[in-house]
Amino acid sequence: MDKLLIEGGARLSGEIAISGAKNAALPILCAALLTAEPVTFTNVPRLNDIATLLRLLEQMGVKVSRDGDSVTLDAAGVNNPLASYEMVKTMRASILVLGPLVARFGEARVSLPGGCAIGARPVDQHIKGLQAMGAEVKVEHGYVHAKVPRLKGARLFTDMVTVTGTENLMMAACLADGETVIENAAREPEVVDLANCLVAMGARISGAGGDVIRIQGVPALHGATHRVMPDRIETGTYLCAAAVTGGEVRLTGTSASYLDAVVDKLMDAGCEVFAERDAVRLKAPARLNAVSLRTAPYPAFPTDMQAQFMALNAVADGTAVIRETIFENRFMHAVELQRLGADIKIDGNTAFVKGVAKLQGATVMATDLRASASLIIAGLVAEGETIVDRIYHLDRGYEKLEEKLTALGARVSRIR
Ligand SMILES: CC(=O)N[C@H]1[C@@H](OP(=O)(O)OP(=O)(O)OC[C@H]2O[C@@H](n3ccc(=O)[nH]c3=O)[C@H](O)[C@@H]2O)O[C@H](CO)[C@@H](O)[C@@H]1O
Ligand SMILES: C=C(OP(=O)(O)O)C(=O)O
Repeated sequence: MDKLLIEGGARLSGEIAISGAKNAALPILCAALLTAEPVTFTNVPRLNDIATLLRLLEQMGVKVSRDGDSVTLDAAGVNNPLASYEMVKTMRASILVLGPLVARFGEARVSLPGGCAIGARPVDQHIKGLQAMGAEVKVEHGYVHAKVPRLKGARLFTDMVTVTGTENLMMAACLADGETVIENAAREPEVVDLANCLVAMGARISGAGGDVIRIQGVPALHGATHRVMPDRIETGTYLCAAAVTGGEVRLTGTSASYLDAVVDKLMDAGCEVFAERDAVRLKAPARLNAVSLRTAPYPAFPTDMQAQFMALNAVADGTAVIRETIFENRFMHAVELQRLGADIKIDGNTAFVKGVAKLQGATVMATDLRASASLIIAGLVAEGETIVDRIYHLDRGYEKLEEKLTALGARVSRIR
């Protein structure tokens, strides 16, 4: 199993390009199932999650061609609307094939994604929405089996804000008979990016980015070309990495506009952040201030940046209070950060992080994607060597991580 070796203490400086967003690319690639015409996507990151999804789509009969960051999908010959446990177990986002398959083929069998390290993550809201649109949905033998001659437009209300739930139902509604209204919709930029792609494919959607999305169903969608938005979480992760090392970096091909809550906290921590046209620049102070935060759905502070800010607070002046309100088990990085010398106390969904003068390198274990990122950030500023074990989590969501960090002056290498 690959590990990452980090020699701490280097100040990050320079410029790197940010990749396309994993969490936008995954639903957008699934949208290709909604049409029999080829769809081309650009700025698709080279990540294990993307490779897994492309394999899953291929198993269903989708023709996949990839050229650099461009992917063309042709779902004309889909003959197997099945997402097996073997594929789904490695990636929860596979549930995003459910809505498009039911909408276009009137039937789908998708393995239940099951729990994962950060929480139980049920898909009851996805199922409830499809049922409200007339689908007969059974959960049996670990599979969601949905069937309907044609989905009907409906008024949908989700019990909580769910990102992939909103995306699944929005895709399903594109081919439904009549109007669907999704209330309490997720407002994440990735939902808007998906809506823009669907509109380019002929869907009639309004309100994406707000909490009520209206979709007028159409009989068929057509081919299109769509560029995936930049990864705001990758952007935020490199900003945190630069911040803890007292560095100065410029991240290109991205925008601060998706990151207001994160940029706000970085500025509270004492960083200067400059929003440029297609880039973000950060200049860190010699010592950071602790910043408290509470995760919540967009536009509030993203749960996917919580772990990285725990690492930042571990070396800041003062005590930060971090509240995680989205996932019930997303503090696993705390124990590993403690191995590096961080002073963190957990009480339920609240972490109290008291900044220390120095972290010390140690061997730590990555438990999930963003936990891995937080350990790397801590390793960059720790004294001596840090080895991060189980970095396959990172390969799910960070393109060319070692290459990008090395370009910024970090001393990191992969041990195979
Ligand atoms: C591929 C992708 O885009 N992943 C992101 C997406 O995950 P994902 O879409 O899975 O997360 P959700 O927004 O659905 O989850 C929010 C909360 O709702 C709960 N819930 C959700 C659906 C449901 O049917 N029932 C239910 O109880 C979840 O357990 C969680 O507590 O949004 C999360 C929250 O911003 C991010 O951390 C993930 O990176
Ligand atoms: C939790 C994440 O991803 P996923 O929903 O794919 O598990 C993430 O991107 O931080």
